[in-house]
Amino acid sequence: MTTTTPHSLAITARGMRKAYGEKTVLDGINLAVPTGTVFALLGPNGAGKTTAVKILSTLITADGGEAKVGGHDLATDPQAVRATIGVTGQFSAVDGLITGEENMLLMADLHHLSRREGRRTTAELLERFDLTDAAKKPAATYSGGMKRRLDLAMTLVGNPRIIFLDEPTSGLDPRSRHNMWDIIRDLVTSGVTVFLTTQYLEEADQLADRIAVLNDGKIAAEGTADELKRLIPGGHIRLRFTDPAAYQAAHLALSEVTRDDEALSLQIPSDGSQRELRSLLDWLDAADIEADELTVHTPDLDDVFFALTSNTNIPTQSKENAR
Ligand SMILES: Nc1ncnc2c1ncn2[C@@H]1O[C@H](COP(=O)(O)OP(=O)(O)OP(=O)(O)O)[C@@H](O)[C@H]1O
Repeated sequence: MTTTTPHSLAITARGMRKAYGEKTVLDGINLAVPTGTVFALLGPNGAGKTTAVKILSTLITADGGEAKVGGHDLATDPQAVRATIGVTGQFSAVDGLITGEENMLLMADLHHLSRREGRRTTAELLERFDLTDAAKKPAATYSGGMKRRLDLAMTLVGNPRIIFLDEPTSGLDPRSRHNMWDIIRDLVTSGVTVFLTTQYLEEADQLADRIAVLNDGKIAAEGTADELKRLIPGGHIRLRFTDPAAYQAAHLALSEVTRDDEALSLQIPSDGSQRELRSLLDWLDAADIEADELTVHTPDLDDVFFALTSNTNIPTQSKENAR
């Protein structure tokens, strides 16, 4: 990597490698995360997501490659990296034996905040994360969602500009998950960069500006959710009829359709673009065929994830697109 990494990138990695014994977990991955955005690293169990987070947050060292976090080189200036980042996730810092407030004050001490400043920050963050009422209760009595919120609140005591969230909502119910998503969105609005790992595709779809899919030690694809969805086939237009005669007529006239005789519906492969939709509608008009329902289906991230991580022959992203 050159020394002229643009300041607009919060995290960069080139050729990041890590093996445990014979097992290569990360096989030379490249990352580029713009400042103030959410980047999601997706991958099946054991793909190496946590390993990547641990390397980027200086908890372990890579075997090879170069990376910068907040403009600081991981290998030569890990202290500066640590001063810039916050990490929460599977290795939670919450101590269950003491109260939420005590956990926060402990964190404030670790960050050398004055007593007064520590109390002020603690009260502010507990309020922001809806934990004021539970502040004096032992953290062990908190629900999963409350523990996650406390963990994140503790991370924010140090006012990090880059936050690593390792599976921030695993095990949370839908309401707590949405709550956490709102918190993450607020953080990003305030200029923080978020690097998150998740197994929930919807989470990546909802939150991430860019998504990378990790598989077999490599980034199988990287892009916005929409870019990834376009990578795989599966989009179609569905026409549903109530009149069997219209259904038959449409079927006879359209090539390359999948038919469902029971539902009287036809599936026509399509990228869902306005152009394709218009030409189908024009054709239906010209043939004087009226469908009772027309729906456009684009592949969702689940389709992308399964396609990219199933190790079958799926078109992987071209080198120009993949970073
Ligand atoms: N300290 C270690 N020693 C040996 N192998 C390890 C170690 N840490 C991780 N691994 C292995 O490296 C691989 C990647 O693990 P990692 O925890 O990074 O995956 P992950 O993508 O975060 O998975 P999950 O979604 O299940 O958390 C796994 O096969 C794991 O068993």
